[in-house]
Amino acid sequence: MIKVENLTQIYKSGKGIFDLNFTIKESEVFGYLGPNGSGKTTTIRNLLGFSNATRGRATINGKDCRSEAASLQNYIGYLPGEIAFFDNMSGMQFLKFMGDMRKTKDNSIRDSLIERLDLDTEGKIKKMSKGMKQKLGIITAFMHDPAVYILDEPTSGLDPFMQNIFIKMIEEEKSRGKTIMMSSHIFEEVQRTCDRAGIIKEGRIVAVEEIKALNAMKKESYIITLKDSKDISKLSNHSFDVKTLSENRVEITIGDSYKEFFQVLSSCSVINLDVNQQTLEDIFMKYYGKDGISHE
Ligand SMILES: Nc1ncnc2c1ncn2[C@@H]1O[C@H](COP(=O)(O)OP(=O)(O)OP(=O)(O)O)[C@@H](O)[C@H]1O
Repeated sequence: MIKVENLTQIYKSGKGIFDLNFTIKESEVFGYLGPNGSGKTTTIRNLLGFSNATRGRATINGKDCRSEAASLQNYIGYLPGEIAFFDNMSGMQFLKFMGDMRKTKDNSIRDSLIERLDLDTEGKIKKMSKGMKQKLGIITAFMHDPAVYILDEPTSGLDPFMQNIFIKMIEEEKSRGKTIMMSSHIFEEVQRTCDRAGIIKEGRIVAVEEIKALNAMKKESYIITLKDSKDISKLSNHSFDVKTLSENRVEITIGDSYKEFFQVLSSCSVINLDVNQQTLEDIFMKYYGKDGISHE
């Protein structure tokens, strides 16, 4: 549905995006992760046809994002990272203006979203908080029932309750066959909603992975505090990965060797045992390292 081929945009500073290649299938939710300044917004602006790429191209449903941007407009629900609205309009005036531009006849989705996100649309936009503006942006992106969503940091400014509502909205749209690309800094959000994630660092894609595969890579480790530091050698004599944290504390990763682990453990004097579940972020960092090279 979304195809990015050798997409490159180099700013005068030399920064930008370089030879990006990835595809997003129909009805897939794709997370686009990367640190500040890594090129997420530059990529998204190219998908919306706002920028002239230095080379390469992007297409949505077979249409060129730059030359056929106008005909893609109603097909896409776009939430920008920084929302610039018409400050003097009220929320409802802005939503009506957007509806007129798109020639939307049925306002039922708009009205149910206002209710669901609990947004007061009567006040002027310039007096709205960051979270309220973000809600207004989400309603604008969703209200015309687009086939493709491109969302730049969608939960930024939302409180945890609203973040959960937003995640439910994404799940519902996915089940209706919509294609969704969302950029994020937040691994947990991507883990909860996305089928795959692409990681961009310094303008280059360093990884595209299935979230399921990454979840399967998650390992549990155990932090063990021992009464007698001599017991460390007992634990080290096995196939476990043992990291000494202090004189009498170790972190052990055991894979699936539970039986062996508990047998050895029963011969040690254990004062305390904590379970440490790796997060998706830990996996990415371990798997790709700071330099973006796979260390697997
Ligand atoms: N209009 C521009 N002119 C020159 N350089 C730019 C422009 N827009 C972005 N850049 C630079 O290109 C790089 C990528 O920026 P981009 O905004 O795409 O990153 P990002 O991943 O969206 O960051 P953030 O998470 O902070 O929003 C940065 O080094 C940024 O300074």
